[in-house]
Amino acid sequence: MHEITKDFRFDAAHTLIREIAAEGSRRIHGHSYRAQVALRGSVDPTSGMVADMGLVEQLVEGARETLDHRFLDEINDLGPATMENLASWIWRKVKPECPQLVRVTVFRDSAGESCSYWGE
Ligand SMILES: Nc1nc2c(c(=O)[nH]1)N=C([C@H](O)[C@H](O)COP(=O)(O)OP(=O)(O)OP(=O)(O)O)CN2
Ligand SMILES: [Zn+2]
Repeated sequence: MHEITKDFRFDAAHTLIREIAAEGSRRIHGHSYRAQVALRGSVDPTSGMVADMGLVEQLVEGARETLDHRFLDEINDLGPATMENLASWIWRKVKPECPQLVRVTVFRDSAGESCSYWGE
């Protein structure tokens, strides 16, 4: 069993209702995000690959396009735009086309933060 990963980046704005730093979080502000999808599987003896990275890139492009340079509060099926909800949202977009998906991680590198989702 091998695991391969692919990162993609997006910049987006949001608001957040929270107890700590409440006022600043409620105002529209932005973050640079990095997301990583991980696929597990056996290596195909002919291709030498778990899955072609070109295919993985195509699979995540739709999600990236929907998130990049957007106001995340306007994405109906996201909920509060936390890293947690972004990770499960990306999962829901990619998993149907990619059964080998085992994890989605969303990073906010500038803050040293991340959240991983492995499905339910
Ligand atoms: N469990 C989570 N906690 C928090 C999340 C989250 O996604 N999951 N997100 C936030 C906010 O996005 C908030 O805006 C972060 O604010 P703060 O911690 O004050 O950090 P900065 O705005 O300074 O972050 P920079 O990325 O460095 O601008 C809070 N909690
Ligand atoms: Zn924020």
